[in-house]
Amino acid sequence: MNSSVPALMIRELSIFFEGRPLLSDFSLELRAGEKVALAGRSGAGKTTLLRALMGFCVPAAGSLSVAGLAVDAANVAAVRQCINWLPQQAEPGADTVREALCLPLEFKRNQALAARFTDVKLHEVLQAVGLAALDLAADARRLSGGEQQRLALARALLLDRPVWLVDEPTSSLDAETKTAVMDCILASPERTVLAISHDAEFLARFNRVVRVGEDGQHG
Ligand SMILES: Nc1ncnc2c1ncn2[C@@H]1O[C@H](COP(=O)(O)OP(=O)(O)OP(=O)(O)O)[C@@H](O)[C@H]1O
Repeated sequence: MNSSVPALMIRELSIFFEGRPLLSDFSLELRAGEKVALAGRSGAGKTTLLRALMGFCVPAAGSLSVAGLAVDAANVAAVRQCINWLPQQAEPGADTVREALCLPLEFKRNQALAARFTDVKLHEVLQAVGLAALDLAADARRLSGGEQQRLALARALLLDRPVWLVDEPTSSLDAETKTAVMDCILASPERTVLAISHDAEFLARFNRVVRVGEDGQHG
């Protein structure tokens, strides 16, 4: 990614749901490699902000860009190719752990990455997220919520896209696993991370914490 182009740009964004304003005139810019956390009360619109960056909700006003690409109908596929999205409730989307990890290869545009998805690599990313004991043939849908979230994190490590949008990745984890997950997300200096969290220990590791839904909400 060209480091002179902001990795993420949100400019004077307003979003309404059912006639009610949720976000109003919100602006935020992240340089490539920057790690920024979104905090603020429940229902303030943090998840909606991440969804807007992926083109899942259309703003009433303002503009968004990812890696220099405007988030609009023409660019939305290219925008999503730049992003690793880690939702709060991550569905495996497949029956086995191996299939869940290899799911991106079902999309034609990811097939050039097939060489990354060797068994050795799959074990390596599972180990990185604290799931070393997991069998690749195990039933992915039987994993706990926290394990499914870490499986999604392992898949993100394989894809290794430049921008990560992460929604509460540490909420259901024990202390040791939490450290492993935080390290995985924040390890790469090149990676741009915008993460939602209420966890003080996690927030302390970001370059900036931006509060959403309060006065002075501009990044
Ligand atoms: N598609 C939608 N239609 C109508 N309302 C919506 C829609 N998506 C989100 N909302 C509402 O917008 C508000 C903000 O939701 P959002 O999930 O962005 O909040 P949040 O700040 O991430 O909250 P939390 O910290 O609890 O996850 C909520 O009241 C939610 O019900």
